[in-house]
Amino acid sequence: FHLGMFEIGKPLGKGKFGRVYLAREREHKFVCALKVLYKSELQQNRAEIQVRREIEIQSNLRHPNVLKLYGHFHDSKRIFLILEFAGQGELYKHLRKAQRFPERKAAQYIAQMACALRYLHRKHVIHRDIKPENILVGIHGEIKISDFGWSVHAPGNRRKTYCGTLDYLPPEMIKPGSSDNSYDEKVDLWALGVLMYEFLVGEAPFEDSPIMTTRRIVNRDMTIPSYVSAEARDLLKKLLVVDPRGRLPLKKVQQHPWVTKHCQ
Ligand SMILES: CC(C)CCNC(=O)Cn1cc(-c2ccc3c(-c4nc5ccccc5[nH]4)n[nH]c3c2)cn1
Repeated sequence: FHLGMFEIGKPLGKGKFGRVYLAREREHKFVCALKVLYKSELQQNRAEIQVRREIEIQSNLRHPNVLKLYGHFHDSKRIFLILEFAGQGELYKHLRKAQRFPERKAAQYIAQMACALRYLHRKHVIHRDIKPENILVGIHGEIKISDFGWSVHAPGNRRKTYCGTLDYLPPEMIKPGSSDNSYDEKVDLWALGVLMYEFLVGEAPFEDSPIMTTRRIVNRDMTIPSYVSAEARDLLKKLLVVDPRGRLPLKKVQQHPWVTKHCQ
């Protein structure tokens, strides 16, 4: 590999570290998203290990709803990631533009997320950072989970403090001083519930504040607007359960009436 083999196009956005460009590989005219990470920046943030782990995790994943990492290469200063190009870009931009999604579209997205998460969990990968900002949309409108920056091989334990919005974190990951800081794949079920709420309502159910966080722990009822259908309400209540063991398993999510009614 060397950069010469790629024609670099417009910037596609800024990831956590580095920038992403539309790129086309010269020989086969293969279009991709080329992400450039600076080694110096990774060193400053002590992120090399994490990036190496992300590369390791994402290189072995093959699923239509998971963004592919085709390969990577580096020169003295930079690491280059050859990522799948998602033809319709970032999901959160679609969500902001639409304010909230119709239930049919939300149900199709949740079904695809459940499918992707079942695949990840079978490979003992917990994503841990499911939110609209980490989801892209393919050319046929299908969604693709990207950015495995916080994924771990299950069971994980909370070593580092989490930097980012708390909106999607389940109670077991934020309960202050909880002795066993181990958790498992069920953290992604909570996040799936928060994602579903945000698709239907246009904002997260528990805003990012300590009081709301404690309310989340005691599970004071979040407010679900009246325009949300009874079936959607039912599924939300079965995912946003404080006790991880009480959350609806992904197989049951795919079989839930709200999902089956709108899919296939
Ligand atoms: C360490 C390594 C394994 C991390 C791999 N994961 C990432 O780098 C996460 N990431 C993906 C991207 C990204 C951003 C944008 C796109 C796009 C894309 N398509 C677009 C279409 C229209 C407008 C904007 C678009 N961005 N396709 N693929 C992308 C990939 C940015 N960061």
